[in-house]
Amino acid sequence: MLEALKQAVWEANMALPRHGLVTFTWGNVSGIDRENGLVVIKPSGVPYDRLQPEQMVVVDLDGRIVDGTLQPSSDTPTHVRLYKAFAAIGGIVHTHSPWATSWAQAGRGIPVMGTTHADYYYGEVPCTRPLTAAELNGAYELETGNVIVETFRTRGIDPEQVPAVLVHCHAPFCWGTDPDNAVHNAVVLEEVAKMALHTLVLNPSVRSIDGHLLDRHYLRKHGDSAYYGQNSRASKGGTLS
Ligand SMILES: O=C(CO)[C@@H](O)[C@H](O)COP(=O)(O)O
Repeated sequence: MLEALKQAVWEANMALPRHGLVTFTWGNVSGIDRENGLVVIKPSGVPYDRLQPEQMVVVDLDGRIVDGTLQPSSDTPTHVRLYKAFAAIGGIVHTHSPWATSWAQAGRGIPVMGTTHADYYYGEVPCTRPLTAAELNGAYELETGNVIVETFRTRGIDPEQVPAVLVHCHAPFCWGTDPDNAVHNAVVLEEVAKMALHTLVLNPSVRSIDGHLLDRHYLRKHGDSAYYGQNSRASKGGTLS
């Protein structure tokens, strides 16, 4: 069942080591079939160099296995929680990519320090609060999902405009319209995390870019574009204002 989604999720998982975002069995990617309320996710603990499309596990939105002989990722409750809370996302990536994980371990969100960040994330990539002892000793992965949702809801952040979060003392979760787009956002996050850290070394006084520059860059790629790509108004005989 869901063979096409299993293939897409497998390909997205295989892109993680290719982009240097994971080591050994760290991380995982999932995708959702919203019509049937089913999630396809990487099996737990399987090294990427041995991973096969048919090993992808299908779970329902309660995390119960619907198809598959292997156990699903240990992070499945986090993925399912995010799919339930963020209705527009179609794929989720969890990695331990070193630069973004460094910001998560420092308990700091990544400010918008440049236009590369602004092209993809419409503001700071937030870091969650620490989980409480009760949360850590309880359903840890579900509570990880809960604290991510809490972070976005209490701060009024649109998860479609900022498709990533840093889980305090853990690592990043990213998402997108599908598994491939989620991996794209995870690659960008790691680059942005590295640039931001180097920026602070070069100039510790840097904070965030001007709001107008943020708007110009983010909305150029995600709004009613007139200045970017081949589908912009400019390429259809429009005029660049
Ligand atoms: O965050 C963690 C461990 O800290 C997990 O993401 C592992 O890195 C991968 O777990 P599985 O998906 O193999 O269960």
